[in-house]
Amino acid sequence: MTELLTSAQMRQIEQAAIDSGAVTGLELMERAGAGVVEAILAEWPELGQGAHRAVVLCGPGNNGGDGFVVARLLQERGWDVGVFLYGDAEKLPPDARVNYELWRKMGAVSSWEDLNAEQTTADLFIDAVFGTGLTRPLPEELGRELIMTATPDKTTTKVVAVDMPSGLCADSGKMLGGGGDFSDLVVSFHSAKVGHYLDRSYQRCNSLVVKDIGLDHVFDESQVHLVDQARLSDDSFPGISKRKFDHKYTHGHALILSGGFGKTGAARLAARGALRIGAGLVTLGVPGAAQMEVATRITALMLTRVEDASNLAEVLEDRRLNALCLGPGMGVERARDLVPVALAARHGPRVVLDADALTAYADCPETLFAMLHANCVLTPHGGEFARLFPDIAERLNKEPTRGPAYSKVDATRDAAARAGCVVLFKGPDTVIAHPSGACSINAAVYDREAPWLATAGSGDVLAGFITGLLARGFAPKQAAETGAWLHVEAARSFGPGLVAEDLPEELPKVFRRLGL
Ligand SMILES: NC(=O)C1=CN([C@@H]2O[C@H](COP(=O)(O)OP(=O)(O)OC[C@H]3O[C@@H](n4cnc5c(N)ncnc54)[C@H](O)[C@@H]3O)[C@@H](O)[C@H]2O)[C@@H](O)CC1
Ligand SMILES: Nc1ncnc2c1ncn2[C@@H]1O[C@H](COP(=O)(O)OP(=O)(O)O)[C@@H](O)[C@H]1O
Ligand SMILES: [K+]
Repeated sequence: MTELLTSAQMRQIEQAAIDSGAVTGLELMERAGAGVVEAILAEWPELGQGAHRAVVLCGPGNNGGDGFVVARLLQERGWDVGVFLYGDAEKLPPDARVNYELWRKMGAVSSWEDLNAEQTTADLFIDAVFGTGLTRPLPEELGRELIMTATPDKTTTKVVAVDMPSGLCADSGKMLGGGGDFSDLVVSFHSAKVGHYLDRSYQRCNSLVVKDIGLDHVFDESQVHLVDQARLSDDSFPGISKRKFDHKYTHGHALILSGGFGKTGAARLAARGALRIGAGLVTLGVPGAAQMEVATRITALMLTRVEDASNLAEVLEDRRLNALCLGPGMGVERARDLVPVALAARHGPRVVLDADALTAYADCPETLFAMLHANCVLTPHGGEFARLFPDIAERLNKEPTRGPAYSKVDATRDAAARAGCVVLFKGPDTVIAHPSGACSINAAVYDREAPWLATAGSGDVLAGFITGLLARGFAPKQAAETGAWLHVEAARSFGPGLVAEDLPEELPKVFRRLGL
Protein backbone atom coordinates (compact mmCIF):
# COMPACT_ATOMS: atom_id res chain seq x y z
CA MET A 1 0.00 0.00 0.00
CA THR A 2 1.13 3.54 -0.63
CA GLU A 3 0.78 6.28 1.92
CA LEU A 4 1.19 9.92 1.08
CA LEU A 5 2.87 12.08 3.70
CA THR A 6 2.75 15.70 4.72
CA SER A 7 6.04 17.52 5.22
CA ALA A 8 5.57 17.38 9.00
CA GLN A 9 5.01 13.60 8.89
CA MET A 10 8.10 13.19 6.71
CA ARG A 11 10.22 15.29 9.06
CA GLN A 12 9.02 13.24 12.01
CA ILE A 13 9.89 9.95 10.28
CA GLU A 14 13.33 11.26 9.33
CA GLN A 15 13.97 12.60 12.83
CA ALA A 16 12.89 9.33 14.48
CA ALA A 17 15.33 7.39 12.31
CA ILE A 18 18.16 9.81 13.12
CA ASP A 19 17.33 9.82 16.86
CA SER A 20 17.30 6.02 16.95
CA GLY A 21 20.87 6.04 15.65
CA ALA A 22 19.87 3.97 12.63
CA VAL A 23 21.09 6.60 10.20
CA THR A 24 22.54 10.10 10.12
CA GLY A 25 21.08 13.10 8.33
CA LEU A 26 24.17 13.19 6.18
CA GLU A 27 23.65 9.59 5.08
CA LEU A 28 20.03 10.35 4.21
CA MET A 29 21.15 13.33 2.15
CA GLU A 30 23.71 11.23 0.30
CA ARG A 31 21.08 8.57 -0.46
CA ALA A 32 18.66 11.26 -1.61
CA GLY A 33 21.20 12.79 -4.00
CA ALA A 34 22.20 9.35 -5.30
CA GLY A 35 18.51 8.54 -5.75
CA VAL A 36 18.03 11.62 -7.90
CA VAL A 37 20.94 10.66 -10.17
CA GLU A 38 19.68 7.06 -10.40
CA ALA A 39 16.19 8.26 -11.34
CA ILE A 40 17.58 10.60 -13.99
CA LEU A 41 19.61 7.84 -15.64
CA ALA A 42 16.64 5.48 -15.55
CA GLU A 43 14.37 8.10 -17.12
CA TRP A 44 16.85 9.15 -19.82
CA PRO A 45 19.33 6.29 -20.40
CA GLU A 46 21.06 8.38 -23.07
CA LEU A 47 22.36 10.63 -20.27
CA GLY A 48 24.22 7.60 -18.91
CA GLN A 49 26.53 7.65 -21.94
CA GLY A 50 29.26 10.28 -22.32
CA ALA A 51 29.56 13.65 -20.66
CA HIS A 52 26.81 16.24 -20.50
CA ARG A 53 26.25 19.63 -18.97
CA ALA A 54 24.10 20.14 -15.89
CA VAL A 55 23.07 23.26 -14.02
CA VAL A 56 22.11 22.80 -10.38
CA LEU A 57 20.19 25.47 -8.51
CA CYS A 58 20.63 25.06 -4.75
CA GLY A 59 18.49 26.70 -2.08
CA PRO A 60 19.20 27.73 1.53
CA GLY A 61 18.02 24.51 3.22
CA ASN A 62 18.49 20.75 2.98
CA ASN A 63 16.88 20.63 -0.45
CA GLY A 64 19.92 22.67 -1.53
CA GLY A 65 22.07 20.11 0.31
CA ASP A 66 20.65 17.38 -1.92
CA GLY A 67 21.53 19.59 -4.88
CA PHE A 68 25.22 19.74 -3.87
CA VAL A 69 25.27 15.93 -3.66
CA VAL A 70 23.74 15.64 -7.14
CA ALA A 71 26.30 18.14 -8.51
CA ARG A 72 29.17 16.10 -7.03
CA LEU A 73 27.87 12.75 -8.30
CA LEU A 74 27.30 14.08 -11.82
CA GLN A 75 30.75 15.67 -11.95
CA GLU A 76 32.25 12.36 -10.79
CA ARG A 77 30.63 10.87 -13.90
CA GLY A 78 32.59 13.33 -16.02
CA TRP A 79 29.83 15.88 -16.48
CA ASP A 80 30.37 19.63 -16.69
CA VAL A 81 28.36 21.03 -13.77
CA GLY A 82 27.44 24.62 -12.92
CA VAL A 83 26.11 25.34 -9.43
CA PHE A 84 24.18 28.42 -8.27
CA LEU A 85 23.24 29.12 -4.66
CA TYR A 86 20.21 31.09 -3.54
CA GLY A 87 21.06 32.41 -0.10
CA ASP A 88 24.13 32.58 2.09
CA ALA A 89 26.53 29.61 2.32
CA GLU A 90 27.33 30.59 5.92
CA LYS A 91 23.72 30.01 6.90
CA LEU A 92 23.27 26.57 5.33
CA PRO A 93 22.05 23.92 7.81
CA PRO A 94 24.87 21.55 8.93
CA ASP A 95 24.38 18.63 6.50
CA ALA A 96 23.84 20.94 3.55
CA ARG A 97 26.94 22.86 4.61
CA VAL A 98 29.05 19.67 4.61
CA ASN A 99 27.93 18.92 1.07
CA TYR A 100 28.52 22.49 0.03
CA GLU A 101 32.14 22.18 1.23
CA LEU A 102 32.58 18.81 -0.53
CA TRP A 103 31.35 20.36 -3.75
CA ARG A 104 33.59 23.43 -3.31
CA LYS A 105 36.59 21.09 -3.46
CA MET A 106 35.44 20.10 -6.95
CA GLY A 107 33.93 23.23 -8.42
CA ALA A 108 32.67 26.76 -8.04
CA VAL A 109 29.41 28.02 -6.61
CA SER A 110 28.09 30.99 -8.56
CA SER A 111 25.97 33.59 -6.94
CA TRP A 112 22.31 33.88 -7.73
CA GLU A 113 22.83 37.32 -9.29
CA ASP A 114 24.77 35.66 -12.12
CA LEU A 115 21.82 33.49 -13.04
CA ASN A 116 20.55 34.15 -16.53
CA ALA A 117 19.08 32.10 -19.34
CA GLU A 118 22.35 31.91 -21.24
CA GLN A 119 24.36 30.72 -18.24
CA THR A 120 21.90 27.98 -17.54
CA THR A 121 21.91 26.37 -20.97
CA ALA A 122 22.39 22.71 -20.22
CA ASP A 123 21.18 19.18 -20.94
CA LEU A 124 19.92 18.87 -17.42
CA PHE A 125 18.56 21.45 -15.06
CA ILE A 126 18.25 20.53 -11.39
CA ASP A 127 15.88 22.48 -9.17
CA ALA A 128 17.08 21.98 -5.60
CA VAL A 129 15.97 25.38 -4.33
CA PHE A 130 13.09 24.48 -2.00
CA GLY A 131 11.58 21.16 -1.04
CA THR A 132 9.30 20.22 1.82
CA GLY A 133 10.52 23.15 3.92
CA LEU A 134 8.90 25.91 1.87
CA THR A 135 6.49 27.76 4.11
CA ARG A 136 6.64 31.33 2.87
CA PRO A 137 5.58 32.40 -0.63
CA LEU A 138 8.42 32.54 -3.11
CA PRO A 139 9.61 36.09 -3.66
CA GLU A 140 8.10 37.13 -6.97
CA GLU A 141 11.42 37.69 -8.72
CA LEU A 142 12.63 34.25 -7.64
CA GLY A 143 9.56 32.60 -9.14
CA ARG A 144 10.15 34.50 -12.37
CA GLU A 145 13.84 33.57 -12.44
CA LEU A 146 13.03 29.91 -11.95
CA ILE A 147 10.62 29.97 -14.85
CA MET A 148 13.01 31.96 -17.00
CA THR A 149 15.94 29.69 -16.39
CA ALA A 150 14.11 26.41 -16.39
CA THR A 151 11.79 26.88 -19.30
CA PRO A 152 13.06 29.23 -21.99
CA ASP A 153 13.14 27.70 -25.48
CA LYS A 154 15.38 24.95 -24.26
CA THR A 155 13.37 22.11 -25.64
CA THR A 156 16.25 19.74 -25.14
CA THR A 157 16.85 20.61 -21.47
CA LYS A 158 15.43 18.13 -19.01
CA VAL A 159 14.17 19.78 -15.85
CA VAL A 160 14.34 17.72 -12.67
CA ALA A 161 12.91 18.90 -9.37
CA VAL A 162 14.38 17.51 -6.17
CA ASP A 163 11.51 16.45 -3.86
CA MET A 164 9.12 19.25 -4.93
CA PRO A 165 9.15 21.77 -7.75
CA SER A 166 10.29 24.89 -5.92
CA GLY A 167 7.39 27.16 -5.11
CA LEU A 168 4.83 24.40 -4.55
CA CYS A 169 3.55 23.52 -1.10
CA ALA A 170 4.30 19.87 -0.31
CA ASP A 171 1.04 19.44 1.62
CA SER A 172 -1.43 21.03 -0.77
CA GLY A 173 0.25 21.12 -4.19
CA LYS A 174 -0.59 24.82 -4.28
CA MET A 175 1.76 27.47 -5.49
CA LEU A 176 3.09 29.70 -2.74
CA GLY A 177 3.57 33.08 -4.40
CA GLY A 178 3.90 33.56 -8.12
CA GLY A 179 6.13 31.58 -10.44
CA GLY A 180 7.52 28.16 -9.75
CA ASP A 181 8.89 25.90 -12.41
CA PHE A 182 7.72 23.14 -14.71
CA SER A 183 9.48 19.81 -14.32
CA ASP A 184 9.87 16.82 -16.56
CA LEU A 185 10.63 14.71 -13.53
CA VAL A 186 10.21 15.07 -9.78
CA VAL A 187 12.25 12.78 -7.59
CA SER A 188 10.97 12.44 -4.04
CA PHE A 189 12.18 10.32 -1.15
CA HIS A 190 10.74 7.49 0.95
CA SER A 191 7.04 8.26 0.17
CA ALA A 192 5.34 10.66 -2.17
CA LYS A 193 4.01 13.76 -0.45
CA VAL A 194 0.29 14.54 -0.40
CA GLY A 195 0.96 17.69 -2.40
CA HIS A 196 2.44 15.71 -5.30
CA TYR A 197 -1.05 14.47 -6.06
CA LEU A 198 -3.01 17.70 -5.62
CA ASP A 199 -3.68 20.99 -7.38
CA ARG A 200 -0.78 22.52 -9.33
CA SER A 201 1.73 19.74 -8.68
CA TYR A 202 0.58 17.31 -11.30
CA GLN A 203 -0.14 20.12 -13.74
CA ARG A 204 3.46 21.23 -13.46
CA CYS A 205 5.24 17.88 -13.46
CA ASN A 206 5.22 15.16 -16.04
CA SER A 207 6.41 12.32 -13.93
CA LEU A 208 7.07 11.44 -10.33
CA VAL A 209 9.57 8.91 -9.02
CA VAL A 210 9.94 8.01 -5.34
CA LYS A 211 13.32 6.66 -4.20
CA ASP A 212 13.86 4.53 -1.15
CA ILE A 213 16.36 6.12 1.25
CA GLY A 214 16.18 3.37 3.87
CA LEU A 215 13.49 4.87 6.10
CA ASP A 216 10.51 3.04 7.59
CA HIS A 217 7.22 4.24 8.95
CA VAL A 218 4.14 2.89 10.63
CA PHE A 219 0.79 3.81 9.10
CA ASP A 220 -1.61 5.88 11.13
CA GLU A 221 -5.01 7.27 10.09
CA SER A 222 -3.69 10.81 9.82
CA GLN A 223 -1.80 9.66 6.72
CA VAL A 224 -3.49 9.63 3.34
CA HIS A 225 -3.75 6.45 1.27
CA LEU A 226 -3.11 6.50 -2.44
CA VAL A 227 -5.76 4.25 -3.96
CA ASP A 228 -3.93 1.58 -5.93
CA GLN A 229 -4.30 -2.09 -6.64
CA ALA A 230 -2.45 -3.03 -3.46
CA ARG A 231 -4.89 -0.95 -1.41
CA LEU A 232 -7.88 -2.72 -2.95
CA SER A 233 -6.30 -6.12 -2.30
CA ASP A 234 -6.11 -5.28 1.41
CA ASP A 235 -7.77 -7.96 3.55
CA SER A 236 -10.25 -5.44 4.92
CA PHE A 237 -11.72 -4.97 1.41
CA PRO A 238 -14.38 -7.35 0.08
CA GLY A 239 -13.13 -8.85 -3.16
CA ILE A 240 -14.62 -7.82 -6.51
CA SER A 241 -14.81 -11.48 -7.64
CA LYS A 242 -17.96 -13.55 -7.35
CA ARG A 243 -17.74 -16.97 -5.69
CA LYS A 244 -19.05 -20.13 -7.31
CA PHE A 245 -21.78 -20.66 -4.70
CA ASP A 246 -23.14 -17.06 -4.85
CA HIS A 247 -26.56 -16.22 -6.24
CA LYS A 248 -27.84 -12.89 -7.47
CA TYR A 249 -29.19 -11.76 -4.12
CA THR A 250 -25.76 -12.32 -2.56
CA HIS A 251 -24.74 -9.27 -4.59
CA GLY A 252 -27.61 -7.04 -3.61
CA HIS A 253 -30.32 -5.13 -5.38
CA ALA A 254 -29.68 -1.51 -6.37
CA LEU A 255 -32.38 1.03 -7.11
CA ILE A 256 -31.43 3.99 -9.31
CA LEU A 257 -34.01 6.78 -9.41
CA SER A 258 -34.29 8.42 -12.81
CA GLY A 259 -35.50 11.82 -14.01
CA GLY A 260 -38.55 12.44 -16.17
CA PHE A 261 -39.25 12.09 -19.88
CA GLY A 262 -36.19 12.97 -21.99
CA LYS A 263 -34.01 13.06 -18.87
CA THR A 264 -33.40 9.39 -18.21
CA GLY A 265 -29.99 8.93 -19.87
CA ALA A 266 -27.94 9.78 -16.80
CA ALA A 267 -29.78 7.29 -14.58
CA ARG A 268 -29.52 4.61 -17.25
CA LEU A 269 -25.76 5.17 -17.40
CA ALA A 270 -25.53 4.85 -13.63
CA ALA A 271 -27.70 1.71 -13.67
CA ARG A 272 -25.58 0.07 -16.36
CA GLY A 273 -22.50 0.90 -14.26
CA ALA A 274 -24.06 -0.67 -11.16
CA LEU A 275 -24.95 -3.83 -13.07
CA ARG A 276 -21.56 -4.23 -14.76
CA ILE A 277 -19.70 -3.78 -11.49
CA GLY A 278 -21.57 -6.78 -10.21
CA ALA A 279 -24.75 -5.77 -8.34
CA GLY A 280 -27.04 -8.83 -8.42
CA LEU A 281 -30.06 -6.86 -9.62
CA VAL A 282 -30.49 -3.27 -10.69
CA THR A 283 -33.85 -1.54 -10.99
CA LEU A 284 -34.55 1.91 -12.41
CA GLY A 285 -37.20 3.89 -10.55
CA VAL A 286 -38.96 5.87 -13.25
CA PRO A 287 -41.90 8.30 -13.31
CA GLY A 288 -44.84 7.22 -15.48
CA ALA A 289 -44.16 9.78 -18.20
CA ALA A 290 -40.70 8.31 -18.82
CA GLN A 291 -41.66 4.66 -18.53
CA MET A 292 -41.85 3.95 -22.28
CA GLU A 293 -38.63 5.80 -22.96
CA VAL A 294 -36.76 3.69 -20.42
CA ALA A 295 -38.51 0.40 -21.19
CA THR A 296 -37.46 0.47 -24.83
CA ARG A 297 -33.84 1.00 -23.92
CA ILE A 298 -33.07 -1.58 -21.25
CA THR A 299 -32.76 -5.34 -21.14
CA ALA A 300 -31.01 -6.81 -18.10
CA LEU A 301 -32.00 -3.76 -16.08
CA MET A 302 -35.42 -3.76 -14.47
CA LEU A 303 -37.93 -0.97 -14.16
CA THR A 304 -40.36 0.08 -11.48
CA ARG A 305 -42.63 3.07 -11.41
CA VAL A 306 -41.67 5.75 -8.89
CA GLU A 307 -43.89 8.74 -9.39
CA ASP A 308 -43.41 10.60 -6.12
CA ALA A 309 -42.35 10.39 -2.47
CA SER A 310 -45.18 8.15 -1.31
CA ASN A 311 -44.56 5.82 -4.25
CA LEU A 312 -40.88 5.59 -3.32
CA ALA A 313 -41.79 4.83 0.29
CA GLU A 314 -43.91 1.89 -0.94
CA VAL A 315 -41.13 0.62 -3.22
CA LEU A 316 -38.71 0.77 -0.30
CA GLU A 317 -40.87 -1.62 1.69
CA ASP A 318 -38.82 -4.20 -0.21
CA ARG A 319 -35.95 -4.66 2.17
CA ARG A 320 -33.86 -6.35 -0.49
CA LEU A 321 -33.27 -2.93 -2.09
CA ASN A 322 -30.05 -2.32 -0.25
CA ALA A 323 -28.39 0.47 -2.26
CA LEU A 324 -29.97 3.57 -3.76
CA CYS A 325 -28.66 6.20 -6.14
CA LEU A 326 -30.29 9.59 -6.49
CA GLY A 327 -29.21 12.59 -8.52
CA PRO A 328 -28.09 11.84 -12.07
CA GLY A 329 -30.54 13.57 -14.43
CA MET A 330 -33.12 13.67 -11.68
CA GLY A 331 -34.07 17.35 -11.65
CA VAL A 332 -33.84 19.32 -8.42
CA GLU A 333 -37.57 19.26 -7.67
CA ARG A 334 -37.84 15.49 -7.94
CA ALA A 335 -34.66 15.28 -5.86
CA ARG A 336 -36.18 17.45 -3.10
CA ASP A 337 -39.19 15.16 -3.12
CA LEU A 338 -37.37 11.82 -3.08
CA VAL A 339 -34.10 12.36 -1.18
CA PRO A 340 -35.76 12.63 2.27
CA VAL A 341 -37.63 9.35 1.68
CA ALA A 342 -34.49 7.55 0.53
CA LEU A 343 -32.54 8.78 3.55
CA ALA A 344 -35.31 7.85 5.99
CA ALA A 345 -35.88 4.30 4.68
CA ARG A 346 -36.24 2.16 7.77
CA HIS A 347 -34.15 -0.81 6.68
CA GLY A 348 -31.18 1.54 6.15
CA PRO A 349 -30.19 1.05 2.52
CA ARG A 350 -26.91 2.64 1.53
CA VAL A 351 -27.39 5.82 -0.47
CA VAL A 352 -25.31 7.61 -3.12
CA LEU A 353 -26.24 11.26 -3.67
CA ASP A 354 -24.84 12.88 -6.79
CA ALA A 355 -25.58 15.77 -9.15
CA ASP A 356 -29.15 17.16 -8.73
CA ALA A 357 -29.57 15.45 -5.36
CA LEU A 358 -26.75 17.70 -4.11
CA THR A 359 -27.71 20.84 -6.03
CA ALA A 360 -31.26 20.53 -4.67
CA TYR A 361 -29.88 21.51 -1.25
CA ALA A 362 -27.72 24.44 -2.38
CA ASP A 363 -29.96 26.88 -0.47
CA CYS A 364 -30.19 24.78 2.67
CA PRO A 365 -27.27 22.35 3.01
CA GLU A 366 -28.01 22.02 6.73
CA THR A 367 -31.35 20.41 5.88
CA LEU A 368 -29.51 17.75 3.92
CA PHE A 369 -26.81 17.24 6.58
CA ALA A 370 -29.51 16.68 9.21
CA MET A 371 -30.91 13.78 7.15
CA LEU A 372 -27.64 12.12 6.09
CA HIS A 373 -26.36 9.04 7.90
CA ALA A 374 -23.19 6.99 8.02
CA ASN A 375 -24.30 4.79 5.10
CA CYS A 376 -24.29 7.65 2.59
CA VAL A 377 -21.77 8.71 -0.02
CA LEU A 378 -21.80 12.19 -1.57
CA THR A 379 -20.03 12.51 -4.92
CA PRO A 380 -19.73 16.23 -5.73
CA HIS A 381 -17.65 17.78 -8.47
CA GLY A 382 -16.10 21.19 -7.73
CA GLY A 383 -19.29 23.15 -8.45
CA GLU A 384 -21.54 20.89 -6.37
CA PHE A 385 -18.99 20.89 -3.55
CA ALA A 386 -19.06 24.71 -3.46
CA ARG A 387 -22.89 24.69 -3.34
CA LEU A 388 -23.00 22.41 -0.28
CA PHE A 389 -19.87 23.62 1.48
CA PRO A 390 -19.45 27.27 0.37
CA ASP A 391 -17.20 28.32 3.26
CA ILE A 392 -14.92 25.30 2.85
CA ALA A 393 -14.69 25.85 -0.91
CA GLU A 394 -13.86 29.51 -0.36
CA ARG A 395 -11.05 28.61 2.00
CA LEU A 396 -9.76 26.02 -0.45
CA ASN A 397 -9.80 28.39 -3.41
CA LYS A 398 -8.16 31.29 -1.62
CA GLU A 399 -4.61 31.99 -2.72
CA PRO A 400 -2.41 30.87 0.15
CA THR A 401 -0.13 33.32 1.91
CA ARG A 402 1.86 30.66 3.74
CA GLY A 403 2.38 26.91 3.92
CA PRO A 404 1.28 24.34 4.73
CA ALA A 405 -1.70 25.62 2.76
CA TYR A 406 -5.29 24.39 3.18
CA SER A 407 -5.59 21.52 0.71
CA LYS A 408 -8.25 19.52 -1.11
CA VAL A 409 -7.56 16.77 1.44
CA ASP A 410 -8.28 19.19 4.32
CA ALA A 411 -11.41 20.44 2.55
CA THR A 412 -12.80 16.97 1.87
CA ARG A 413 -12.07 15.84 5.43
CA ASP A 414 -13.88 18.92 6.79
CA ALA A 415 -16.82 18.31 4.44
CA ALA A 416 -17.11 14.64 5.48
CA ALA A 417 -17.02 15.59 9.16
CA ARG A 418 -19.77 18.16 8.62
CA ALA A 419 -21.94 15.89 6.47
CA GLY A 420 -21.40 12.88 8.75
CA CYS A 421 -20.78 10.59 5.79
CA VAL A 422 -18.24 9.75 3.10
CA VAL A 423 -17.52 12.54 0.65
CA LEU A 424 -15.86 11.85 -2.70
CA PHE A 425 -14.64 15.14 -4.20
CA LYS A 426 -14.09 14.52 -7.93
CA GLY A 427 -11.32 15.54 -10.27
CA PRO A 428 -8.06 14.16 -11.66
CA ASP A 429 -7.17 14.29 -7.96
CA THR A 430 -10.29 12.66 -6.50
CA VAL A 431 -10.22 12.84 -2.70
CA ILE A 432 -12.32 10.46 -0.61
CA ALA A 433 -12.81 11.19 3.08
CA HIS A 434 -14.65 9.52 5.95
CA PRO A 435 -16.07 11.55 8.85
CA SER A 436 -13.41 9.95 11.09
CA GLY A 437 -10.72 11.72 9.05
CA ALA A 438 -9.57 8.60 7.18
CA CYS A 439 -8.74 9.81 3.71
CA SER A 440 -7.53 8.57 0.32
CA ILE A 441 -6.66 10.03 -3.05
CA ASN A 442 -7.59 8.28 -6.27
CA ALA A 443 -5.22 9.92 -8.70
CA ALA A 444 -5.63 10.08 -12.46
CA VAL A 445 -2.29 11.80 -12.91
CA TYR A 446 1.33 11.01 -13.85
CA ASP A 447 1.40 7.46 -15.21
CA ARG A 448 -2.34 7.07 -14.56
CA GLU A 449 -3.68 9.98 -16.56
CA ALA A 450 -7.24 9.58 -17.82
CA PRO A 451 -8.18 12.92 -19.38
CA TRP A 452 -10.82 11.24 -21.58
CA LEU A 453 -12.93 11.01 -18.42
CA ALA A 454 -13.69 14.68 -18.93
CA THR A 455 -16.83 13.78 -20.90
CA ALA A 456 -20.54 14.19 -20.18
CA GLY A 457 -21.99 11.38 -18.13
CA SER A 458 -18.77 9.90 -16.79
CA GLY A 459 -19.71 11.09 -13.30
CA ASP A 460 -23.10 9.35 -13.63
CA VAL A 461 -21.31 6.08 -14.34
CA LEU A 462 -19.10 6.62 -11.29
CA ALA A 463 -22.19 7.09 -9.10
CA GLY A 464 -23.51 3.82 -10.54
CA PHE A 465 -20.23 1.98 -9.89
CA ILE A 466 -20.29 3.07 -6.26
CA THR A 467 -23.97 2.15 -5.87
CA GLY A 468 -23.32 -1.29 -7.37
CA LEU A 469 -20.48 -1.91 -4.93
CA LEU A 470 -22.61 -0.74 -1.99
CA ALA A 471 -25.28 -3.23 -3.08
CA ARG A 472 -22.58 -5.89 -3.04
CA GLY A 473 -21.77 -5.13 0.57
CA PHE A 474 -18.81 -2.80 0.31
CA ALA A 475 -18.68 -0.23 3.12
CA PRO A 476 -19.20 3.35 1.88
CA LYS A 477 -15.54 4.38 1.82
CA GLN A 478 -14.43 1.07 0.29
CA ALA A 479 -17.12 1.42 -2.39
CA ALA A 480 -16.05 4.98 -3.17
CA GLU A 481 -12.36 4.04 -3.41
CA THR A 482 -12.93 0.90 -5.44
CA GLY A 483 -15.47 2.54 -7.76
CA ALA A 484 -13.23 5.54 -8.39
CA TRP A 485 -10.19 3.34 -9.05
CA LEU A 486 -12.07 1.09 -11.50
CA HIS A 487 -13.53 4.18 -13.21
CA VAL A 488 -10.02 5.40 -14.04
CA GLU A 489 -8.89 1.88 -14.98
CA ALA A 490 -11.81 1.53 -17.39
CA ALA A 491 -11.05 4.92 -18.95
CA ARG A 492 -7.38 4.05 -19.37
CA SER A 493 -8.20 0.67 -20.79
CA PHE A 494 -10.58 2.17 -23.39
CA GLY A 495 -8.36 5.15 -24.16
CA PRO A 496 -8.94 8.07 -26.53
CA GLY A 497 -12.43 8.52 -27.90
CA LEU A 498 -14.07 7.35 -24.69
CA VAL A 499 -17.70 8.33 -24.10
CA ALA A 500 -19.54 7.62 -20.87
CA GLU A 501 -21.36 4.56 -22.28
CA ASP A 502 -18.00 2.89 -22.87
CA LEU A 503 -17.05 2.87 -19.20
CA PRO A 504 -19.36 0.09 -17.94
CA GLU A 505 -18.71 -1.95 -21.11
CA GLU A 506 -14.96 -1.76 -20.54
CA LEU A 507 -15.15 -3.26 -17.05
CA PRO A 508 -15.06 -6.92 -18.17
CA LYS A 509 -11.71 -6.27 -19.84
CA VAL A 510 -10.38 -4.59 -16.69
CA PHE A 511 -11.64 -7.47 -14.55
CA ARG A 512 -9.96 -10.03 -16.82
CA ARG A 513 -6.71 -8.12 -16.59
CA LEU A 514 -7.02 -8.15 -12.80
CA GLY A 515 -7.39 -11.91 -12.99
CA LEU A 516 -10.89 -12.01 -11.47
N1 LIG B 1 13.08 14.90 5.48
C1 LIG B 1 13.92 13.96 5.06
O1 LIG B 1 13.80 12.81 5.44
C2 LIG B 1 14.97 14.29 4.08
C3 LIG B 1 15.04 15.54 3.52
N2 LIG B 1 15.89 15.83 2.56
C4 LIG B 1 15.80 17.09 1.84
O2 LIG B 1 15.54 18.16 2.70
C5 LIG B 1 14.46 18.93 2.19
C6 LIG B 1 13.82 19.66 3.32
O3 LIG B 1 14.81 20.52 3.83
P1 LIG B 1 14.49 21.79 4.71
O4 LIG B 1 13.53 21.42 5.76
O5 LIG B 1 15.78 22.36 5.09
O6 LIG B 1 13.69 22.73 3.73
P2 LIG B 1 13.98 23.29 2.26
O7 LIG B 1 15.36 23.07 1.85
O8 LIG B 1 12.89 22.80 1.41
O9 LIG B 1 13.74 24.86 2.43
C7 LIG B 1 13.75 25.49 3.67
C8 LIG B 1 14.67 26.67 3.67
O10 LIG B 1 14.16 27.68 2.84
C9 LIG B 1 13.88 28.84 3.60
N3 LIG B 1 12.68 29.41 3.01
C10 LIG B 1 11.43 28.92 3.09
N4 LIG B 1 10.60 29.67 2.36
C11 LIG B 1 11.36 30.64 1.79
C12 LIG B 1 11.07 31.72 0.93
N5 LIG B 1 9.85 31.95 0.49
N6 LIG B 1 12.07 32.51 0.53
C13 LIG B 1 13.31 32.28 0.95
N7 LIG B 1 13.65 31.29 1.78
C14 LIG B 1 12.68 30.48 2.20
C15 LIG B 1 13.72 28.39 5.00
O11 LIG B 1 13.99 29.42 5.91
C16 LIG B 1 14.76 27.27 5.05
O12 LIG B 1 16.04 27.78 5.19
C17 LIG B 1 13.61 17.92 1.50
O13 LIG B 1 12.73 18.51 0.56
C18 LIG B 1 14.65 17.04 0.86
O14 LIG B 1 15.06 17.59 -0.38
C19 LIG B 1 16.87 14.87 2.07
O15 LIG B 1 18.12 15.39 2.28
C20 LIG B 1 16.79 13.51 2.64
C21 LIG B 1 15.94 13.23 3.75
N1 LIG C 1 -9.01 15.51 -16.63
C1 LIG C 1 -9.53 14.49 -15.94
N2 LIG C 1 -8.74 13.46 -15.59
C2 LIG C 1 -9.24 12.44 -14.90
N3 LIG C 1 -10.52 12.34 -14.49
C3 LIG C 1 -11.35 13.33 -14.81
C4 LIG C 1 -10.91 14.46 -15.53
N4 LIG C 1 -11.97 15.29 -15.69
C5 LIG C 1 -13.02 14.69 -15.10
N5 LIG C 1 -12.66 13.51 -14.55
C6 LIG C 1 -13.54 12.57 -13.83
O1 LIG C 1 -14.72 12.39 -14.62
C7 LIG C 1 -15.88 12.41 -13.79
C8 LIG C 1 -16.76 13.58 -14.20
O2 LIG C 1 -17.85 13.67 -13.37
P1 LIG C 1 -18.88 14.88 -13.42
O3 LIG C 1 -18.16 16.18 -13.40
O4 LIG C 1 -19.91 14.63 -12.39
O5 LIG C 1 -19.49 14.72 -14.88
P2 LIG C 1 -20.97 14.38 -15.39
O6 LIG C 1 -21.89 15.15 -14.51
O7 LIG C 1 -21.00 14.85 -16.81
O8 LIG C 1 -21.16 12.93 -15.28
C9 LIG C 1 -15.37 12.46 -12.38
O9 LIG C 1 -15.22 11.16 -11.87
C10 LIG C 1 -14.00 13.12 -12.51
O10 LIG C 1 -13.13 12.76 -11.47
K1 LIG D 1 13.06 21.51 -5.36
